[in-house]
Parts: sequence; C-alpha cells; structure tokens
Amino acid sequence: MKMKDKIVVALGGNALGNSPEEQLKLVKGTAKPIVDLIEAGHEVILAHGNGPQVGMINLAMSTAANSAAGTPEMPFPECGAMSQGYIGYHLQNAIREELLNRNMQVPVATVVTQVIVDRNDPAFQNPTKPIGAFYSKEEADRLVSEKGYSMVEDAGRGYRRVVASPKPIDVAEKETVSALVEKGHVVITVGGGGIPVYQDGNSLVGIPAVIDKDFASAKIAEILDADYLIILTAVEKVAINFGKPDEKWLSKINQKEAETYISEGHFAPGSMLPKVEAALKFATSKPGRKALITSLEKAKEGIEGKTGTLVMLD
Ligand SMILES: Nc1ncnc2c1ncn2[C@@H]1O[C@H](COP(=O)(O)OP(=O)(O)O)[C@@H](O)[C@H]1O
Ligand SMILES: NC(=O)OP(=O)(O)O
Repeated sequence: MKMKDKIVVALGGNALGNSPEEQLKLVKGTAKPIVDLIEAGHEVILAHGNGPQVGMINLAMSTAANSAAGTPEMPFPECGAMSQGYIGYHLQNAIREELLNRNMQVPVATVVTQVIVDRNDPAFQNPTKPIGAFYSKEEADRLVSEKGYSMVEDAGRGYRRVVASPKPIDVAEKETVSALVEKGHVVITVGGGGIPVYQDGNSLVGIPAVIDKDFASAKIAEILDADYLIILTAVEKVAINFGKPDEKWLSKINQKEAETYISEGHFAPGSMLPKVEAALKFATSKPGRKALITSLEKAKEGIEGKTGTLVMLD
C-alpha cells in the first residue's frame, strides 16, 4: 500500500444507534477509527447508512400527520434529506472534536447529496430495502393493515418495513465533494445512499426510495477514483455458511470466489449481500482498487492488512 490512500468509508448501523442520545454517544466512538485513518495520512471520505433513521423520521411524520392538525406527510426524499442533516451534524462534530483532541486542524463538513437513479429501475416494482425498527410478527401485521407498509422478515432479526431501492447512477454534487477532498477536507457524503432523484430536463426530482449506502459508497468511490472502499459493519469478517456449524470466516476473496459464494446464497439479502456486491463492483471497476469489509473497531488494523475480508479482482 502506498503511503497515502484515498479511502471511502461506509459506516453501518452499529456506528449510529437508534435515538439522538444513543447516536450522540456512539459517534464519539465511531470518530476514533476514522480519525486514526486520517492521522495515518489517508484521505477519508465518509458515507453512512440511514435505514433505522429514515424509517423513524418517516413513521414519526406520518403518525403526526394522522393526529396533529397542520403537520404534513413528509415524502421519502425529504425524510432522506433530514436523515443526512441529523446524522451528518452528529458525525461532523464528533470527528471535528476527535481531530482537535489530537491537535489536528482538518475541516470537516457534510454535503447534502443527491444521487441520480433511473425512474424506470425495476427496483421500484419490488421493495427490498429494510428500514426503520424491527417488529414482531403481530406488530408487522398491524402496520401492514394500518399503514399499508410492505413488511418482511430481516435476516432472522425480526420484521422490518421494506421500500424500493434503485441502483445509484451518478452523484449530483460530485464536483463539490471532489473539490473539498482535493482541498484536504473530510467530507461526509451520500448519507443514507443519497437522496434519490431522477433527472427531468434541468430539474432533479425526488423519488420515494432508499438507496443502499454500500452501492452509493462504491459509486462515489469510483467517481473520486479512490484506492479503497472500506465497508464497516458489526462483523470483523465475511463468512460462508454464516451462523452454521461449518461457518468459515474469509480473509480474502477474488471476483470468481465472490460470484460463486453469492450464487450459492451465503450472504443475506438486505444485510451482507449488498456489501459483498458493492465491494466486488468497486474492486473490479479498475485494476488496483481494493475493497475491505470489517468492523468499525478493526478499521485501522484492516487497512494495515491485519484483518477483515479483502475483496480484490484476483
Ligand atoms: N455471510 C455473512 N457473513 C457475515 N455476516 C453476515 C453474513 N450474512 C449476514 N450477516 C449479517 O449481516 C450483518 C451486516 O448487515 P447489516 O447489519 O444490515 O449492515 P449495516 O452495518 O450496514 O447496518 C452482520 O452483522 C451479520 O450479522
Ligand atoms: N441507506 C442504507 O443503506 O441504510 P442502512 O445501511 O442503514 O441500511
């Protein structure tokens, strides 16, 4: 690895928590491994998920609209924008503080980021993206009948609402993000996969959906010509036969192995599958690009080649 890498870091749900109090506490811990990477001389661009938060915001607004006079329904793109502001606000302050604690003067900012999708993406006909809280079967059935939500069982962890998740095509604010990165700023972008929009002449029009943040992170990493995409989640490595007696943790996978494991169904849709697919997409987009899936706590060791699952072309 060369001395200074350009790294896009995608933060998973365990980095943020489920309430403002929890998030404010958790981001202090989240900032440490991020600042470790900055301190080691890398250029860091940060992306994050918003599944729990965008679901919470949308449900709260919808509940208020049904009960309190004068409170409007809040469309999904606006909920996505709110989640970027809410999460970015906490993250940028935590990173700023951690940098200052280490006597580092590096500007940090969140860019409200729109991600362009195809309004005819078949994903709009088939909601797959889990958002919001986890519910019991009974609660899920009630939300289906009361609110018309689509609910599915999420990787053995309970029932969650699902919404459409189109693939990211382009990032509307890419020149701004790139200019800030070139200036040495730490940029938080494509939060929650970006606000989904489609292009209509000169207009960008919001469309109800939640883009997968792992795919959006791979997209911005490609656009910025990053060296590394690091997807941080709750597990140190990716496994085959996950949770089974013959579970095997993987240190390195190439394109052929990744495609085989995907087709054999080793990665749960809505959780590990998009991570492996996004990692593979980035790693195979140009020779030399690498993707790493590991835990938040192990980010620094991971980039040093000591742990995590490295996804490479070959
Ligand atoms: N094959 C697998 N290997 C490792 N973890 C897996 C696998 N399949 C499913 N998982 C689960 O996927 C989780 C990561 O997905 P998720 O929690 O949805 O991501 P995020 O960190 O982006 O919120 C892991 O913590 C693990 O519980
Ligand atoms: N938008 C998104 O992918 O969020 P999560 O990572 O929280 O699922």
